[in-house]
Amino acid sequence: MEPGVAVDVRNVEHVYAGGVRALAGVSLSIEQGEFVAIIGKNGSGKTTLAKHLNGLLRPTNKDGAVLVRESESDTFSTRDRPLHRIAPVVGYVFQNPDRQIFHDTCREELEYGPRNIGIPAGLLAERVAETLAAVGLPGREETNPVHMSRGERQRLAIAATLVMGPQVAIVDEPTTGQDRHEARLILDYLAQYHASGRTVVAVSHDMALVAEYATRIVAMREGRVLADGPPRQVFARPEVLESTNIRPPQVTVLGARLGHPGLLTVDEAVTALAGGDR
Ligand SMILES: Nc1ncnc2c1ncn2[C@@H]1O[C@H](COP(=O)(O)OP(=O)(O)OP(=O)(O)O)[C@@H](O)[C@H]1O
Repeated sequence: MEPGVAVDVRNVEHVYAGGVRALAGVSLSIEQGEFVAIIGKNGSGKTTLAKHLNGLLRPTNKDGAVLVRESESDTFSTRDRPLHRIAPVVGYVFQNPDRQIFHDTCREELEYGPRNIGIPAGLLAERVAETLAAVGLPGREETNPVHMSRGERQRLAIAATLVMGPQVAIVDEPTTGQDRHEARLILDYLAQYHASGRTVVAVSHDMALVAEYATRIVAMREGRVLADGPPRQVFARPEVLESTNIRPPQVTVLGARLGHPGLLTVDEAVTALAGGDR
């Protein structure tokens, strides 16, 4: 694996029981410190690819492999590691926060992962308090997640994964179903995590995430990578716009955010698009 690569996906195929071929040979290298957005139509294989990055799924072809960097000198294949030993290196946040929230208080939810990887009990309270504050839930240690809004639970789920400090954070549709204010809080937290030197990979249709935060876009179609590169370059390709869920007003927003000349300003575009960011 080349130095600086965080996750290396090599010719990965995935055929689900039942025969759906969700990935048809995907290869890509994710560099340390990138903020990657995976985009594409429903069913194009985004979530399946994301789940391969931390071993939730494993390649169904013999020569497919996903290699992960653990330290400067050590790498491992997701085939050779149990999930609980991959999670502290590559964290995964499910699209639906309720799939991963199990405890009766935010404190227990956030303590669970760090405790499992041996973070000393004496450091837990401080780490939990800091993480809750970072996601905009300060002082909510004893709140039961069932009494929180969907947006708050989404932030809690993200926090419960990132509190372990994984080098790579995978987030599946982090802002789906959130209002603009909630979405912005989530994006700001991911941006802050990214700014601390970590790698973030998000499956997303959210234009703010895709155009403002991502440093790289991977566009999927029918289980393959259709385009891969900096946002400006990827969105200059008409086939990417045609084969993703991006609609014409969003193209305007993208153009403005990416600084294409002769288009609306960001504010004009956002106003024109109000409520239609998906
Ligand atoms: N557990 C499963 N069992 C069988 N088929 C599955 C399973 N999960 C996904 N698929 C199929 O695999 C293909 C790719 O699905 P995937 O969820 O990876 O796509 P996606 O691009 O993330 O879609 P979406 O945007 O709807 O989440 C689809 O045809 C889907 O129906």
